[in-house]
Amino acid sequence: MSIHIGARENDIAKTVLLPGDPMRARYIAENFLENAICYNEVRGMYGFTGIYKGKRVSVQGTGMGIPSISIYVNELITQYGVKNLIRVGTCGSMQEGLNIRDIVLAMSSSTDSAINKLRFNGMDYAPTASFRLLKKAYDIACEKGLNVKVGNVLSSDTFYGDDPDAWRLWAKFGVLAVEMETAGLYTLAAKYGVDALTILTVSDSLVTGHATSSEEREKTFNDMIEIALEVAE
Ligand SMILES: O=P(O)(O)O[C@H]1O[C@H](CO)[C@@H](O)[C@H]1O
Ligand SMILES: O=c1cc[nH]c(=O)[nH]1
Repeated sequence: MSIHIGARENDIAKTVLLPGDPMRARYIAENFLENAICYNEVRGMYGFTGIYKGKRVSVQGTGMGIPSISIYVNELITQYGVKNLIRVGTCGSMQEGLNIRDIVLAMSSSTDSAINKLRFNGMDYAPTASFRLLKKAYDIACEKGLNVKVGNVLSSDTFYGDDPDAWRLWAKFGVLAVEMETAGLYTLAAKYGVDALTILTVSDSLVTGHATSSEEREKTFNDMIEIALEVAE
């Protein structure tokens, strides 16, 4: 058992899907995994392990933001030996033509968080996806005929920022979408020499103002989940 995950040593698979929402973790376990066992209920942050097409896979809620996902990722890697971490999250589109339900593969992550400024003594670090997982996910998405975009995302510390137009600067420099965890995930994966990838579904658009409901965010992003499960090793 670790401080935030109430699992025994071998309860968690080598590949873990990481939704921010613990209810999305339960949805994935109930609808995609065979023989799923719930290994964690600490803080209501559900974690499950089950079988997908013969592969043992886990899914662990992470909560929202870099501090929260960092706790789970640290414990999954250092205390449970997890090797592949695949975030399955939602994001807000910053680009015209990137629409609700489109899929984004985060090749890299910019951030307004100070976490890496502190870690690297004021210098900049470029959090980057595992090329192996990224290529595999891209190939699978193309085979499925899905509308997938690959590029830079913004991992923001704020969902409700003070300046409603702050996203426009990032958009001007080609950032595809905003979410809240990937910079932390990729940095920790690099630190520990494991593989990480973020797959996102557009839940709302900062460009058009279109948005999905919280129930849709929990339950209807199946294409992203299937890509992540196909990528799992
Ligand atoms: O849907 P999840 O995975 O939680 O991801 C996005 O949604 C949350 C904000 O609503 C943040 O965690 C953001 O990154
Ligand atoms: O706009 C959005 C949508 C999802 N997640 C975010 O962090 N921001």
